[in-house]
Amino acid sequence: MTATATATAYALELRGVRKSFGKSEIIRGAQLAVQAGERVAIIGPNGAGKSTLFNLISGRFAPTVGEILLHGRRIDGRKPYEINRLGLSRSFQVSNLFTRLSVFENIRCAVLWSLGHRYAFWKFLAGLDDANDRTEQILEMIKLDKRRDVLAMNLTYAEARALEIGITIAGGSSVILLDEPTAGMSKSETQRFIQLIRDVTVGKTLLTVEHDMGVVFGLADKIAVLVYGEVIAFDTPEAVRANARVQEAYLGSVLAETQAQAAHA
Ligand SMILES: Nc1ncnc2c1ncn2[C@@H]1O[C@H](COP(=O)(O)OP(=O)(O)OP(=O)(O)O)[C@@H](O)[C@H]1O
Repeated sequence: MTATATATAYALELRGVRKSFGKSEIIRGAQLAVQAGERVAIIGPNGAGKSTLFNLISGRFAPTVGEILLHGRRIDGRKPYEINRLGLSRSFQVSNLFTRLSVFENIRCAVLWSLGHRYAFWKFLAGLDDANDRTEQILEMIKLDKRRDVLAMNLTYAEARALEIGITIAGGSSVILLDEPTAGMSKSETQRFIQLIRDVTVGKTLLTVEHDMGVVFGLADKIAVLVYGEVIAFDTPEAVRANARVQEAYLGSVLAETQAQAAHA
């Protein structure tokens, strides 16, 4: 593994990535090259390997075969915190909040972590202006500045998800991974949340795993379609929608379902 970055680097690149669990190969030669600043939605049927792909990129699992590069630097096999330090941050489907801390404290924890400090030095660091300023900025970005003193456990569902996004972006990572950020939200909450995600990821590279086609088409510059552990298409939303192989493998049935639901509504 080399630590040096190559000159013409993508923000994130997967080269022939494979991952097996026991005898089952779940990711089967996945290729992806994401430009800096692109917003990419990863879609695909249940069990296609989307979460596994996120786990590989963020370091929870090491690939069985293949390379993953962040800004041209190999990250496959590195630990999640190392990858985070190199500029990649992910959120989780399952809540990752400190429920007994306030909104402000949750964000400040993440900011302090990104500054390289240990939580044990908290009180000592409480007066640090830079951490507090950064925390304030993030609270405004995620529109929770008026809820700063509320304990995380007392937030509404949508607010808790906004706080998770705030924690994810707190360290200033340039590549952000969001796992189903709008799952469980109402239609109107989802619409607001798409805008919030757009706002907080300006200038960043975003990868999101998403089932909701409204979110996919509202958010993504490009869509990666994962089927049986392979990226079968990676293109603009319009091109992916028109792609016959995607229609056949996945999108045809999903769009038909969405239209049927709309007709019944
Ligand atoms: N740690 C693991 N050990 C064994 N098998 C696993 C592990 N993690 C995932 N799998 C298997 O890998 C396959 C892909 O799972 P994964 O969660 O990545 O799919 P997904 O596309 O995210 O699905 P969904 O859309 O339902 O969330 C599944 O068959 C799952 O059981």
